[in-house]
Amino acid sequence: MSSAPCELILALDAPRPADIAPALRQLQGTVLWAKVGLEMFTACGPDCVREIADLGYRVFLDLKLHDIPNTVARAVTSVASLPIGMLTLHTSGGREMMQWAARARAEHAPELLLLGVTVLTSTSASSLHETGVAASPADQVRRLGSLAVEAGLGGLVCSPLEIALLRTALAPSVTLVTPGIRPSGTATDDQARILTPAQAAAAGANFLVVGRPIFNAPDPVAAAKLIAQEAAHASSAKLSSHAAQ
Ligand SMILES: O=C(O)c1cc(=O)[nH]c(=O)n1[C@@H]1O[C@H](COP(=O)(O)O)[C@@H](O)[C@H]1O
Repeated sequence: MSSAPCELILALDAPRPADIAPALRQLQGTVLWAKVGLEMFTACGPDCVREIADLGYRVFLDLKLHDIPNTVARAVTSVASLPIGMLTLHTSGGREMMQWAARARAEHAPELLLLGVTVLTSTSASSLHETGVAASPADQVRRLGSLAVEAGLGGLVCSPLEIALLRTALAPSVTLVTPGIRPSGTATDDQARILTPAQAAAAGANFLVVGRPIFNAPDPVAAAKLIAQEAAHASSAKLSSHAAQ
């Protein structure tokens, strides 16, 4: 497994950076990564990405691309000029779509980490079955994760419940990013497959993506620092126990 401690990614689920400006300013330097998702990107586009990068954050652009191979490859090429470090696409788009995306990345953005979204953390076993998938979420994540890595993606987005199985199934170099993080006592919201920050980090996640438990907290800066510390401690404890064996 990776020897770096697990890190926090702030999910900036707001229309504009200005809407969360105090927290963004106060967390500069403490949290390194921020995720621009569909809400912010559809409201203010590439300018928001530049604005967040100018604040000193490394940007994870979460567009969850899912289309025919040519369209996805061209979208990867389009965002290659932006200051981003990670980009998402849906693994359910299939092998060819992911291969085209991986080739576009190699040609236009070799430093960019392409992350394949497996089964969304809001999807329960019954809602997965309703879509015609007979497999359990865990089996479907294993299948899609292996396909994504074979197709040339460098990392995956999965629920914390599948981190341990992916760590066993895949090479240690594969980056595992997990949303569906809920500190004990916080609201589940629309998430279905969740664990606490410490549990996800101990399972071997590289990055935790957290939004509402931070931005809906009475003190978002304190909440983010607590989650980041909890994750870093749990992953350091795991790394030291591995080193001692
Ligand atoms: O790709 C993602 O980041 C993602 C994948 C997934 O399966 N589940 C998931 O919640 N996310 C994102 O992670 C964030 C989670 O936000 P909170 O539930 O508020 O912590 C949101 O921005 C989601 O878009």
